[in-house]
Amino acid sequence: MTFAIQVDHLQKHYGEHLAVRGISFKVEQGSLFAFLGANGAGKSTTIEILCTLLQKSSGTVTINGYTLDDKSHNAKIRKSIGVVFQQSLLDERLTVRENILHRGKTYGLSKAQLTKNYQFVSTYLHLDDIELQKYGTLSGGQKRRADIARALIHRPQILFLDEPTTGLDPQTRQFVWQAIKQLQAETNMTVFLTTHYMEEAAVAHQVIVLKQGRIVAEGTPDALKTKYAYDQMALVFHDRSLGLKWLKENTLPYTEKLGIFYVRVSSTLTALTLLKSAEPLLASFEVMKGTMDDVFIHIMAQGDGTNGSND
Ligand SMILES: Nc1ncnc2c1ncn2[C@@H]1O[C@H](COP(=O)(O)OP(=O)(O)OP(=O)(O)O)[C@@H](O)[C@H]1O
Repeated sequence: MTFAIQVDHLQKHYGEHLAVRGISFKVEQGSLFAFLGANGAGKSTTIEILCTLLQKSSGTVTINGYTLDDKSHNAKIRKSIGVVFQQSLLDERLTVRENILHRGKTYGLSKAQLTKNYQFVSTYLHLDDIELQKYGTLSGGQKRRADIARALIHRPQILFLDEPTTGLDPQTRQFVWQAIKQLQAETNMTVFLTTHYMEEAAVAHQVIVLKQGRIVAEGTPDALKTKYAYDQMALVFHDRSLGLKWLKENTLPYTEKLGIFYVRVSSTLTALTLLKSAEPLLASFEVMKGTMDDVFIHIMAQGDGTNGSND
């Protein structure tokens, strides 16, 4: 297995404040990696360190085989990664095409290579309809497409995306997301993502959850769902008292909100058996699968446990 990113006991102090507390993790080459955490958990600090924009306090970081902090390596790291930050870096007065080509030149690409790469990013990000428009006049979603294209013009091995879809409408989010997924799958590029949208993390190969500078959970979305989320039935009974009797008979703990009874179940198959038994009493029902939202909420509600990979 080849790792695009290896982080070992990374720490970052801001004066007295320890923002990143000795985290260790590895990101497999070609994977989609989701780095989650509440506000202030240390995500941006970590990303900025990995992208050579911020000095770490201690620990070791290897990106695409280059060790961070080695002067000659830092330049190579920068050439091998693309970064999309929450704030754009593009010039409002230039067109999308001018902006992206200008960025490509700063990487020292030849004219032929630049033309080829531009064609590549333009196809993935569907730039045809906006490439001659000034960046400053684009909508939020169009700007994001251009930002991602800018980050890809030198064909990096790793793409860092810091909340790439924040503020976009659901349709545009889906579009941007599809482009990222397609790129990742077709080019074997590693994608390192932070997001506050848990359904985006659900398609990642690996997820890490950071809390107050520590890793508090990690694994595949499925493994995390199995550990931290649960399936639920929402039941509405024709007759409340008969419903309560049935719940008691089956020793099912429940919560009730506005006449709807919520019952945790170990699997959807268990739900099916219970629903069959309750069928004559039910006015309506819903079975809800555990989600990454549940995972996040559960982990955030827990104390400050660690997974052992932190100092
Ligand atoms: N330049 C700085 N000086 C001092 N403290 C800082 C600095 N930058 C960040 N911090 C602190 O470090 C901690 C981690 O911040 P960071 O921005 O990395 O969190 P985050 O997980 O990216 O949050 P968000 O989701 O809100 O972007 C926070 O407590 C923050 O206040």
